[in-house]
Amino acid sequence: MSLQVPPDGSLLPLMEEFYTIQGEGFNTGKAAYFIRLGGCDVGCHWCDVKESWDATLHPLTPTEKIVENANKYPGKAVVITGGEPLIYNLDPLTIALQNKGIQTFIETSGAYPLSGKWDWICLSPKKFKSPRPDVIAVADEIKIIVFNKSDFAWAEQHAQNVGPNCKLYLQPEWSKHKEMTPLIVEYVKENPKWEISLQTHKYLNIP
Ligand SMILES: C[S@@+](CC[C@H](N)C(=O)[O-])C[C@H]1O[C@@H](n2cnc3c(N)ncnc32)[C@H](O)[C@@H]1O
Ligand SMILES: Nc1nc2[nH]cc(C(=O)O)c2c(=O)[nH]1
Ligand code: SF4
Ligand SMILES: [Mg+2]
Repeated sequence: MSLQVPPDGSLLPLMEEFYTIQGEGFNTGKAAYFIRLGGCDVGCHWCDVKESWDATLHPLTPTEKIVENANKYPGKAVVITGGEPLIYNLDPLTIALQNKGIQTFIETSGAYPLSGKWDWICLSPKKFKSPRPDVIAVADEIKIIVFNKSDFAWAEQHAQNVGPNCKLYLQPEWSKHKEMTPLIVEYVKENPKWEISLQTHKYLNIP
């Protein structure tokens, strides 16, 4: 990567930030401020934010400024996503948010080492770049994207490695949701340790 992001986490490549409703997973329905960091090399062919991949397109932004922006809203939770946010040192950002009484949630593929202090870790493992064991061990939820039938068996492999309190979600890949959602519904009925996660913001037409 040619972009020079300082390793101390004082500047981060910010693609966008917006106040909305968490659409997916355990925290679905909660008001949250989204912080989307640019940069990802995992390469999911169905990724719904490919514009995030090239970190050099997104301005290096002072972490203090991001915290100040997040603190303007009544919802006291942030979702840090991307791109792949764990490419960066998220200690300063998350510590400053928590010091302001803001809960910190992350969306990650787990392909990079864990940094940051987290109230909720959503791990969405990918075939294209495996999650690291240190992230799997501390995940509060795993959210498997179901693109085809073979992803159910793949999901079960991941479920064996998570901690005992980790929530298990199956989420249809968006372009295949009409086909995959009925299969997920049947799978969850037969295997109730899993729950279905839908990208509710897409049905609601909100960011
Ligand atoms: C865009 S990713 C960014 C965070 C991180 N790189 C990751 O993959 O977890 C945010 C969430 O959206 C999911 N996602 C991305 N593209 C999707 C799609 N086409 N359909 C359903 N979920 C998708 C990811 O698996 C992840 O849970
Ligand atoms: N509303 C809403 N909820 C989300 N949950 C995870 C998202 C993401 O792109 O990481 C996302 C998103 O982009 N919008
Ligand atoms: S890891 Fe996340 S941001 Fe990266 S390509 Fe996959 S879904 Fe997109
Ligand atoms: Mg999204």
